[in-house]
Amino acid sequence: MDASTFVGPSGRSVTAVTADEMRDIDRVVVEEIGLDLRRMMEHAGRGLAEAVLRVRSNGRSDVPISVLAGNGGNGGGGLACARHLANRDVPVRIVLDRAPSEVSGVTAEQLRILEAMDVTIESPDCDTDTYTALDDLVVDSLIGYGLTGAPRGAAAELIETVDGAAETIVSLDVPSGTNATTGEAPGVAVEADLTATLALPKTGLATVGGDLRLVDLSIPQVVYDRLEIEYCNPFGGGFAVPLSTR
Ligand SMILES: NC(=O)C1=CN([C@@H]2O[C@H](COP(=O)(O)OP(=O)(O)OC[C@H]3O[C@@H](n4cnc5c(N)ncnc54)[C@H](O)[C@@H]3O)[C@@H](O)[C@H]2O)[C@H](O)CC1
Ligand SMILES: [K+]
Repeated sequence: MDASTFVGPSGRSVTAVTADEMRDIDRVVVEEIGLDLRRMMEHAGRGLAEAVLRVRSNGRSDVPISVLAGNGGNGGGGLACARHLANRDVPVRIVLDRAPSEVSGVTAEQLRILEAMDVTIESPDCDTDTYTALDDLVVDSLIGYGLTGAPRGAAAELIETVDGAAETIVSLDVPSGTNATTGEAPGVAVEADLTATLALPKTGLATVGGDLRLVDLSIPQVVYDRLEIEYCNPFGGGFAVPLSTR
């Protein structure tokens, strides 16, 4: 992928990375720098919430929001976003692709917080009609760069439902069902109006529709230097920037 495909607001090109390169970045950040997943997930959730609130304020500012969440890092970022929305009295509900008891790791920690806040949480064992009646504004945090093969099970069903039902979809990192490296969809995939991608754009986003926003995870320059990835802080004095493609 040509490194100049993505351009920030200053007109400067922003390097795109494959899923494997992003995993390498994550490994160096966590193992060598000590910036752990919990911290990065908080940045992801806040950046996503800020993007969602901008979209909402430009449209129907009273619209309730459904946050679709999977069990991985992508779902965890969506759940952290939901907390910020609920804290601002935005009517928000969580729609999981599995039972709450099957959510694990750091993502389960995010879910426990929402349970303690009494945020509505639905899962495939809910009444089917309720489960699939999504709101007009949907946050898609089902699957990110961890996609393996065509979406299956409840995740696939939710992707199909959201594409037909939602007025506006904001995806985290990549639209669920899209391969972050190639941009190909091996099965159903979310058609996002806006994708809030994390740290660096993923190469596959070059061929994906919708707007693109880059959200800072606070990954230090030294990480990119160690991996010989060209990086010049694209955020300026802020914490998120719009990206265009060329
Ligand atoms: N530093 C960072 O880049 C950070 C990224 N964050 C987000 O985390 C995801 C990557 O997380 P990971 O746990 O590796 O994978 P995913 O969440 O993308 O996916 C795993 C999840 O998806 C399910 N799944 C995979 N393939 C399928 C399929 N074909 N059908 C159904 N379900 C599928 C799998 O079972 C897991 O449940 C990255 O994209 C970012 O969004 C962090 O939030 C912050 C740090
Ligand atoms: K996603």
